[in-house]
Amino acid sequence: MISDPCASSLVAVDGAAVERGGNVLLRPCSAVLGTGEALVITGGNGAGKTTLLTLLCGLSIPTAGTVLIDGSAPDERSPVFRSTVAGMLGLPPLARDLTIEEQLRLVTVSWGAPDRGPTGSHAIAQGLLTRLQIAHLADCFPHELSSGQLQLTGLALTLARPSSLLVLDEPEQRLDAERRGVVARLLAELREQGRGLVVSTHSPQIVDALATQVLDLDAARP
Ligand SMILES: Nc1ncnc2c1ncn2[C@@H]1O[C@H](COP(=O)(O)OP(=O)(O)OP(=O)(O)O)[C@@H](O)[C@H]1O
Repeated sequence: MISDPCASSLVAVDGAAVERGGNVLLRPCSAVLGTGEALVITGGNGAGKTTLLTLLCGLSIPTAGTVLIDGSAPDERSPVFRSTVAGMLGLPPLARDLTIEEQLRLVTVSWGAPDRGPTGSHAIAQGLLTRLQIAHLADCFPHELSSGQLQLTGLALTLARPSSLLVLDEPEQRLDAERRGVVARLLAELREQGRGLVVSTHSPQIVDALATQVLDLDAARP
């Protein structure tokens, strides 16, 4: 018997498309991704990048074709799906009265990390803040941060929880060239450690640092 490679893939997108009210949001596209690989999605404004990522996160369903994560259709209510996929599509909501470190620790503890120790919430939070070069902001409230610092905080919150697949919509948003490099290097390191990544971007820096495959949605436009 010949096994279907898509069924055992971390991500399998087969002719997925989205239409709404007669408008095309996403033209049919296909991709297969394994662990330790990074699919980078490119295309101009309105090409359908965010729409494709919403399918992968289980936030909407394709009107044609299929999307499978670890062999199953995305289901945002499924505990297995939720522990597989960590997505950042826009800034995550932040509590006004918690510091940046407290928000990170809340996420890590919710996902089962102990409070202390080398794998504890304090160590995870400090490690991410240091890697993203915002450790000096640990005791700040969200309203005390710049938009780029908020973007880095959102990325830290997304990376703070366990996942096999990271889905990130334009992680370079609001970041200067130096911080784009910091983020690109961290994401490449996570890929090398075996994480799967699907990342949309307008940044050649992120494409070059990260991509094992590129899906150009402009190529599907007429
Ligand atoms: N809720 C919606 N209802 C109808 N059309 C929508 C909706 N959301 C997005 N669209 C349309 O779908 C198309 C794809 O949008 P999408 O946000 O996926 O593009 P994108 O590639 O992420 O663009 P950008 O680079 O500007 O972020 C656009 O033409 C947009 O106008």
